[in-house]
Amino acid sequence: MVGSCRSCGSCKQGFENYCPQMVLTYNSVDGDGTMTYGGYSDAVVVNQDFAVHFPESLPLDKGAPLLCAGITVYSPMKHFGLNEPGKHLGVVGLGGLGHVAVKFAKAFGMKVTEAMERLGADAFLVSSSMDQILAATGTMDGIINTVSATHPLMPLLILLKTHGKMIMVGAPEKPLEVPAFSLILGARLQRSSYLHSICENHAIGGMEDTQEMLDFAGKHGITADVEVIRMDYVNTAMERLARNDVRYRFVIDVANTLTPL
Ligand SMILES: NC(=O)C1=CN([C@@H]2O[C@H](COP(=O)(O)OP(=O)(O)OC[C@H]3O[C@@H](n4cnc5c(N)ncnc54)[C@H](OP(=O)(O)O)[C@@H]3O)[C@@H](O)[C@H]2O)C=CC1
Ligand SMILES: O=C/C=C/c1ccc(O)c(O)c1
Repeated sequence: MVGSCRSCGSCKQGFENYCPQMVLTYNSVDGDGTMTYGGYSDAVVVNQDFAVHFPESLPLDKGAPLLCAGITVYSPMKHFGLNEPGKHLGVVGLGGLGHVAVKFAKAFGMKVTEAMERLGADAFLVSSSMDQILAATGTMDGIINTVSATHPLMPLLILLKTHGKMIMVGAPEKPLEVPAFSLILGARLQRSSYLHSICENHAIGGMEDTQEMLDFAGKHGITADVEVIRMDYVNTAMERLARNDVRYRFVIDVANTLTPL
């Protein structure tokens, strides 16, 4: 983000991301009525309260996605207590957000279950396999749900321990359905922790958390897996994005694009 009112309750508590006047870095209306264009801008002037120090140890290309994907998973992990060594975290959706969630969780010393062992998780679970879901029922302290499409929540909720939390950071376009009757019935599903868990949602993170996340990433060598492209590749990149053909972020090398061919 590049702006907020800086005087409301959310801002005063370091949650500028929940300020009603929050201005997103891109595709947002700024205080002067102009649009924000983020990295596509010719030049950016930003209030010092919304500037962060980028650690020297982080490469710019692999570090840049942390300013969205990184903070969006780091902040809820911190605020919902899902950053404690030994706790078991499930990461659902192994895309731009999910793959850095796995890296942060491992750096926190957590046990992680996800869908790609290459990233260093401890276990692998196919959420469409009911046998695997049942075998892992009640084992997780928390789940970071990054899935971008509508999907069934019940198979994920039953993975949680009592009072476990599933944090929704994914933003499917269509509404998610919550089968309330099956939440109410059934010994395990009666517990309000499940009902509570589905109410937890999170959007990006505040400025203090963003700086803390970058410093943590710099210290632990956490970066995103990226494919660096030139600006003139962007249409092809969009086609590949639509086919989900990138692991996990395209980063446009603007400076290199601006040099003569
Ligand atoms: N809360 C916030 O502040 C923010 C939210 N977001 C939102 O988070 C979501 C994830 O973003 P990002 O990681 O960049 O997206 P990606 O496209 O990189 O990853 C999405 C993930 O969702 C999985 N997925 C898609 N459809 C399904 C499905 N039907 N069932 C199970 N898994 C599925 C994909 O799996 P596969 O690879 O197997 O297809 C992929 O792992 C988006 O909705 C985005 O808008 C993003 C930034 C900030
Ligand atoms: O409140 C901030 C939301 C940010 C956000 C949500 C979804 C998405 O795909 C983003 O890139 C950012």
